Amino acid sequence: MVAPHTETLLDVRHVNVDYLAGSGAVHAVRDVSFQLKRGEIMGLAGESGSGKSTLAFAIARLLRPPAEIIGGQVLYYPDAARTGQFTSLMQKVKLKDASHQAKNATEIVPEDGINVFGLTPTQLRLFRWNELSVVFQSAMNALNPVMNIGKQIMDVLAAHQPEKSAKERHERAQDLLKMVGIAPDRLSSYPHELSGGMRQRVTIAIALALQPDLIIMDEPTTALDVVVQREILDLISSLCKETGTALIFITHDLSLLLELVDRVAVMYAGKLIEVAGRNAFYQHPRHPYSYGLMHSFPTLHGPRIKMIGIPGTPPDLRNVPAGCPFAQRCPMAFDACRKIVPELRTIVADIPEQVAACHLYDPTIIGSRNIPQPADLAKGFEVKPERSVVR
Ligand SMILES: Nc1ncnc2c1ncn2[C@@H]1O[C@H](COP(=O)(O)OP(=O)(O)OP(=O)(O)O)[C@@H](O)[C@H]1O
Repeated sequence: MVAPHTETLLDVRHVNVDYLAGSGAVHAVRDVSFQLKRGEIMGLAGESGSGKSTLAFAIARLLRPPAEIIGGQVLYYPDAARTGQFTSLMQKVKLKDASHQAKNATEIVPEDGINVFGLTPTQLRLFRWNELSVVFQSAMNALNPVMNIGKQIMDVLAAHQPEKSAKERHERAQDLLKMVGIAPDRLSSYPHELSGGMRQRVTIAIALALQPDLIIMDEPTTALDVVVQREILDLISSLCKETGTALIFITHDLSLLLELVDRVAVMYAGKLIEVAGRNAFYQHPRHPYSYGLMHSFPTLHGPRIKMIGIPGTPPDLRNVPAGCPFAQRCPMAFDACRKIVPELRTIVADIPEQVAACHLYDPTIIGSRNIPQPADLAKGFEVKPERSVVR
């Protein structure tokens, strides 16, 4: 196995995750594949329950029962410049683990990628802090209330970089606070002495502490007011650009996302239904669901657009209908949509990186008589609300 591209940091392949509930398995993530480049900022959008957090948790191996990874692979390609250090760390762990239970320890062959689902608990701990950090919505409330923030940052450094002196850790903690726009003398402050925005900045500082190559942020600003949200998001994107850190940013707020990311991935009912560069997506969302999403919020910038809604609700993930999961709500749906699951495919040859899973773009169907055409999307969504009243 060879890295799909030297620029690739993460290769998510056919990942499936179920929640094994008493009432039947919830198929929360269904055959999701995508690649992330080094330093790339990718936004994961989709309405509540579409599987965004489950996918993020799966990538970070943070899922707990009843969630179960049913299939797929996540391959991580460490930076060649850091590989030596990371590999030797991982190999040390393997030697140590060898006498214990680590029979399934992942072979660390960097050019083949690290198989994240195969990491032992100790390898995983190294991987999570050194290569990947995760920031959740609730992270700012997870700071230890009885420990000042300086100690919390320095504890992370002490645990993972024991070779550093106390003085070096203190200086690094000061630098990290400065990076996130907090005066270094606040190191001695306790979480309750900081505003929500400042607490979230501290969690970002902690996430950046070990200079990971990938950060996953799941709705990191939802609990904050709009002005602070914007400040934090500007901070996150500029820090990631500055440090070359890749970011997977999760939100159901597409307007925020579009201001922040290089690439957008839209999930619907556990599946990726469109992946596109930010501008291509902004100008031409191709999947009818993306089209509906884009027209269901006002933009601060850009031309005025007519607002529409997406009537109906997503399918029950215990019992996903045949065909396209959006077919029941889609104003463009035709026969094939209710029978055949559409694959992600390139829409326009000039923009190969924009892919959508929709039969409207199937070359064997395009042009058929009595089949709606992509150009009819706007019209389709305008008529849908009337038709959808009776369901
Ligand atoms: N512990 C659980 N047991 C059973 N089903 C679950 C559990 N946690 C999540 N689910 C289901 O898995 C699906 C995906 O949920 P997930 O939280 O990943 O979606 P999401 O897109 O992140 O939503 P949100 O934006 O609301 O966080 C949903 O249908 C949800 O009901």
